[in-house]
Amino acid sequence: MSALRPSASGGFSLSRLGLRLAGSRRFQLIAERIPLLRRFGRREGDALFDIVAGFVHSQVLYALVDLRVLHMVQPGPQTVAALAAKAGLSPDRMQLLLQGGAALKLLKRCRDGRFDLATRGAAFLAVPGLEAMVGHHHVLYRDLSDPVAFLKGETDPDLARFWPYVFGATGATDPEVTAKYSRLMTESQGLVAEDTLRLVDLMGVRRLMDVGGGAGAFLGAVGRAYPLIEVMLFDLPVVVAAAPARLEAEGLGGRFTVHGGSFRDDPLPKGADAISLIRVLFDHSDDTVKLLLSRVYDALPPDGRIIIAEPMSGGAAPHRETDTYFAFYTAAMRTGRTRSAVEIGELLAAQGFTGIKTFPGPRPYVASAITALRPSAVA
Ligand SMILES: CC(C)=CCC/C(C)=C/CC/C(C)=C/C=C/C(C)=C/C=C/C=C(C)/C=C/C=C(C)/C=C/C=C(C)/C=C/CC(C)(C)O
Ligand SMILES: C[S@@+](CC[C@H](N)C(=O)[O-])C[C@H]1O[C@@H](n2cnc3c(N)ncnc32)[C@H](O)[C@@H]1O
Repeated sequence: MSALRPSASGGFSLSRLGLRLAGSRRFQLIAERIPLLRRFGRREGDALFDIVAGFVHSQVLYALVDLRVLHMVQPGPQTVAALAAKAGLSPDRMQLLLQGGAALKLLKRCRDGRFDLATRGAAFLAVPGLEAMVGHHHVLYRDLSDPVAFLKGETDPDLARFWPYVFGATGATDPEVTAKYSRLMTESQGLVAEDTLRLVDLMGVRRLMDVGGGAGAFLGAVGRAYPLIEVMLFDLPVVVAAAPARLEAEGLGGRFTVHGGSFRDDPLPKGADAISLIRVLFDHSDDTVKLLLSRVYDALPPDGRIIIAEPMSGGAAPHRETDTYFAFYTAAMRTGRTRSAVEIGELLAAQGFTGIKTFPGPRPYVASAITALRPSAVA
């Protein structure tokens, strides 16, 4: 056993010694007096405090978004009084919010006491879909307000109702809910397509079918990157209704077909030599994912390729963003699960896929990718 790992018996190992020292208040006090250890201790303290305070940071961001404060300072620095009047807060409370926003470097406090947009705030506003994502976080926040009850399965998470489409075609009949959902997904698709197409080379693919492809935003990006590729879009009928106009506008005229259906109830159309599932698996239970993967397998020709991209758990090396935010988010949707690349690979292998390759994403909270092949026909 490695000296850097806890020994199963709890006996001596370097890491156990480290735990004992870090967990001793006496050692913490001694460390304060030794420069190198003090730096290490302070860093751990800061990191701990960040975890302790994370939910307040998120609420500061939420209030800035909800009150549109970042937009208000976009044209230039504003006084606290002016911002308070615009947002309907007392000057004291606006000062509290602005000071918090500046501490998180979303805003900048000017020497004269006014507040301006900071680089991070400007970047936040420019990330497609991020503002809208944060705008619905009150639902997740409510669901996690008693995390122990949530983990015990004693709560009735609202997020599950927020995205009713996930529970199948029957849930997706309200066009207003569908439109809102599709808009959010379409907006946030920009970064996902960017990273997926950086990770996975589609050279040689003749026709790509995007299953659960929403209004066609990913296929739009594919069409721009690969001007000769033909595309097929498959999603619930109510979701794909708006897709033809979008795909035409994306310059895919004459190169696309759109198919409404449910992968729970219907086989997938054939004709594509590659099938993508972008941010689809993590919405669903293992049973639904197995059914979906088997349908993808059946729809692909021999040597056909499956491409999966979504935020993935770090698995054996738990990942800060995906094993907290996405894991809890998808759990609050009840049917969802943020799986690791290894878990997804096992599900693929169980369906008969081979040549499984994983591509860790540069921004794991945007997407990592996995590809695999339906094996060649046996001669
Ligand atoms: C010269 C001077 C003075 C300054 C230079 C400054 C400079 C160059 C700064 C750099 C600025 C820069 C380029 C910043 C770029 C920042 C970027 C690109 C940031 C991107 C951040 C993206 C984030 C935080 C993405 C978050 C995504 C989220 C939260 C997605 C959530 C998705 C969900 C919940 C999906 C749910 C689907 C469901 C419902 C489960 O099915
Ligand atoms: C999280 S969204 C991802 C959309 C898009 N791929 C993206 O990354 O922006 C999941 C998509 O799966 C679709 N979906 C859910 N259940 C489905 C089903 N049973 N059959 C077909 N599509 C389904 C939803 O309508 C939605 O468009």
